[in-house]
Amino acid sequence: MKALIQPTESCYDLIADDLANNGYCVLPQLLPAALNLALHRRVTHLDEDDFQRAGIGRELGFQLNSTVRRDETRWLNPKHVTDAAYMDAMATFRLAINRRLFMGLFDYESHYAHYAPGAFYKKHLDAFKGQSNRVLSTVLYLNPEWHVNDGGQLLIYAPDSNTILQTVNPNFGTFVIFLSEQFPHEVVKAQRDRYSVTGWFRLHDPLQAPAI
Ligand SMILES: O=C(O)CCC(=O)C(=O)O
Ligand SMILES: [Fe+2]
Repeated sequence: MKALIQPTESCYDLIADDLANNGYCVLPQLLPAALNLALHRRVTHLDEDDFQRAGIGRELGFQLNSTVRRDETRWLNPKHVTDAAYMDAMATFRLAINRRLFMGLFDYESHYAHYAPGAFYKKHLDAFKGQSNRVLSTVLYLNPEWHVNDGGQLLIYAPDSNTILQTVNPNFGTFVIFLSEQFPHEVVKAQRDRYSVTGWFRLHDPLQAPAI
């Protein structure tokens, strides 16, 4: 499917301003409703077997640690029409931000996430300086009719502190963007199934084989 209405240039201007001034940005809506609906349909119809218990670290450092996080994830599949439409929208986003902020964002990786009731993700950073090429994190929430007492809020902390800058309810269509190395964040325990797409824009890693 092709996304019906892409975000406007002035919408990207606002996002770029927010990122330049604050390092993060919370949008109640970014992508076309039809794309959000298709993603919601897809994530809620994925089989339990399609999901993997999420771990911490990548490759050799990968470990399961259920005291830190209890969500399940599944990488998007570029061959699936809905996943491809989302990746397309993120490619447009990447170019729009590069044009405005010269961040040199090179590519994007993303997965669906499911937090079953009781699942959480303790305070963490998505990237450590010099150890990762992830620079900008994104989260798209896919939960119709989320209520405050359903829990599952994303807490965004000020860099190097315990001050909460923003509490985000994982409402359907809400899109969050933040600098991966700067903002510690956590997911409060969810009281019902919570669905999202999480992704990371990355810098080019010369040690990694070129994408084919
Ligand atoms: O789902 C969220 O609100 C954040 C998820 C997250 O922090 C992560 O997957 O690294
Ligand atoms: Fe995170």
